[in-house]
Amino acid sequence: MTIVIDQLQFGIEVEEKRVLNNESESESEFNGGFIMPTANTFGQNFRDYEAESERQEGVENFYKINHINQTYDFVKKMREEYRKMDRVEMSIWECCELLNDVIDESDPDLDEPQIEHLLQTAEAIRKDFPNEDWLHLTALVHDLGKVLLLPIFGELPQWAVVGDTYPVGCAFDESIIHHEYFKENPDYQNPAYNTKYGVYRERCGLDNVMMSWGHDDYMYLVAKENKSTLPSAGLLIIRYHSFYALHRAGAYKHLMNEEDEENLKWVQIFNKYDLYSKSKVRIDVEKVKPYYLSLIEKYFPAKLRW
Ligand SMILES: O[C@H]1[C@H](O)[C@@H](O)[C@H](O)[C@@H](O)[C@H]1O
Ligand SMILES: [Fe+2]
Ligand SMILES: [Fe+2]
Repeated sequence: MTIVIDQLQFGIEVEEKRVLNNESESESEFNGGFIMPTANTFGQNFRDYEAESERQEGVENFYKINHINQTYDFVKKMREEYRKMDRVEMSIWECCELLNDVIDESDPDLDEPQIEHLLQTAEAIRKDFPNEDWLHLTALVHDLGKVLLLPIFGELPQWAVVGDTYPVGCAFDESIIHHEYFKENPDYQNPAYNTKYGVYRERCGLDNVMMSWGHDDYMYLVAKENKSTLPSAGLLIIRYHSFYALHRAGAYKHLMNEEDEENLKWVQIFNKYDLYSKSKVRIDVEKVKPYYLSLIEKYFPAKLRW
């Protein structure tokens, strides 16, 4: 199936080349040669949060703590604190290298250092969308915010950095993984925050919605504050790529405006590569590095404030 996505904003048309008609994890093929694997590294379906596996218990525990602690007040505080960008000065590539030391405890499909995941995603999407260089770079940087786990970035706990994201300040949707643990979140009982709209208005635009705090929103702020010239679809991929309740389950659409609706298509395209490229197949970093350095130079300043 070929879908034409018109992105008026950039005046380009993109053909979505993946096979869309099968949302199950069966073997489907991307035209560019990217095969959607049938199972993850641990022999399970992708994103199966109930399957018994060596990672299941840790992942569930992660979501429990995440759901209890991500409150509206917490997110507000973190956004204010981290948008100062007064911690470190470094380039995008230097940041990629820092991810050598980062493992994500929320992820049932991957236990490799995060730098592998960045390159696997970027190379997979590059194959199928060779002319969209901004998309390759977006893939490379989308998870860089996970450096928040490291001491120089405040060494935040995993629950405040990784995992799926969701709006705070309004009711938690039932499609969110391990929704049951929200019962212990103080906002769950707070009438200001536990209705369909909560503190928001209909179609207010996702940019006005506070998302649970983590690597997505942080990296989005870094890109914005450092005046990246990535197109808005790239920035939105960075901010919403973990927002599965929206891009997979279709929840919270009542908060989207027209621009969000346009960009959501890109977030959905990106998601397939983010998810299904996770594997043990290593990318030769030195081989692809010059290409990515040239993109970084095009869309980011040489040094960024973090
Ligand atoms: O566990 C993963 C991981 O933390 C990803 O980086 C994030 O984007 C996903 O949404 C999440 O499910
Ligand atoms: Fe992510
Ligand atoms: Fe990712």
